[in-house]
Amino acid sequence: MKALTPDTTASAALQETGTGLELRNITHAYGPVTSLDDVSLSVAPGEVLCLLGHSGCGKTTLMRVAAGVECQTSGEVRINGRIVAGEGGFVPPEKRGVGLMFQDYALFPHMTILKNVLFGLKHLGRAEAREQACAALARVGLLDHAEDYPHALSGGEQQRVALARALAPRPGILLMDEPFSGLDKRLRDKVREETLAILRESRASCIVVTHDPEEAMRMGDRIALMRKGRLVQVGAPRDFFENPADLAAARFFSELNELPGTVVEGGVDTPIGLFRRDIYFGSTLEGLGLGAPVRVVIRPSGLMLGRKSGQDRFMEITREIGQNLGQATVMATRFVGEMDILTLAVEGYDHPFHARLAPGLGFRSTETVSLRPLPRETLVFPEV
Ligand SMILES: Nc1ncnc2c1ncn2[C@@H]1O[C@H](COP(=O)(O)OP(=O)(O)OP(=O)(O)O)[C@@H](O)[C@H]1O
Repeated sequence: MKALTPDTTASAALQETGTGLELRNITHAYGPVTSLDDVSLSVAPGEVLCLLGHSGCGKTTLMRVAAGVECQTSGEVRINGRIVAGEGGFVPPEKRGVGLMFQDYALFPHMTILKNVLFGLKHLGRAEAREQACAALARVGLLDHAEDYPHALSGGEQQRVALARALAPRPGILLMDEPFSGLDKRLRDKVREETLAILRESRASCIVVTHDPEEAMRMGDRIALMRKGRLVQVGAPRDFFENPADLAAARFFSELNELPGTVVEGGVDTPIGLFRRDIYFGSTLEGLGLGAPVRVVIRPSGLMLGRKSGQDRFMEITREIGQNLGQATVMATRFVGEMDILTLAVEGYDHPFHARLAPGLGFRSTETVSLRPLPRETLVFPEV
């Protein structure tokens, strides 16, 4: 429904300041396979941009082009306003001032932590290199481990050493490809938070590649979503939640309950009833003629349930919001800590729905409930 979002925000910042990383109309192919198709993206100093997309969509290739280890077939790369790859010339990777922290960028096992960090500082004199390496290790809280070998450190600590190594030369641009992929969830959350604080301090323009939408939401000032070598949407995390560019983008960010529908005078007709235009869709139905096939999607967190009796608190909270649309039978309830996940058999529709509710509301299997989708968690897209 929404037009593709050009990357205007950071571009504007770049034009004003002439600093940061800018990728203009980058196209790249591996033989007959087009891996990047006219990608334009920019990252301002101090900004963290998360590059998100399914496996094989071109994320790593874009980072490699930015770093200079891969050459685009057309388009240009600029750093601080200067062309580093394109018609105006080519600056080799080591002269671009780009720090890399790639998935497979493991530490050298036979070198101490300090020597690992010193590795990227060969261009400096001994004393200066040591000072800078120690400062980088202190920043990630590992100066005490300078003389240890990597095997003596935990996975999270090793990751922080890799970050120190990437940051030690004080790069203006930092490219991180799945930097937390080897860590379990708890450690990942911790290292990610620490990394983010360090990135803020460094003021580098930073791209972080991930295929995890939650990670992108947590880390990115902006997110760039890629699909099949193209940029689908660039924007703040909230934009992706409120205005995903298309159905696939919405599906990427959360599980959805989906309903086929048809645009009619008053809204959208679906197997569970009429979603009123004024309550649910506002202007988003503009441009879709009467009779147009659409897909209505409801996030599980936005599907409220009502009991038949009007006495309980839950109904009171939601009475003013949305419409009651259809009925369902609770098939299963699953307690997952901070929420309950309910599976629902919807009357008149043969696909089960899921609802995520605050725990303790006491819905039981076989109970009949009314369905009340919240407008802010209900979206509509043209059927493709
Ligand atoms: N060296 C190569 N030779 C040929 N094709 C390649 C090569 N590297 C990548 N490709 C192809 O280019 C496309 C983009 O790959 P890329 O590694 O950039 O994707 P990605 O989004 O980083 O994937 P992942 O998340 O799995 O790392 C894919 O179709 C991939 O198969």
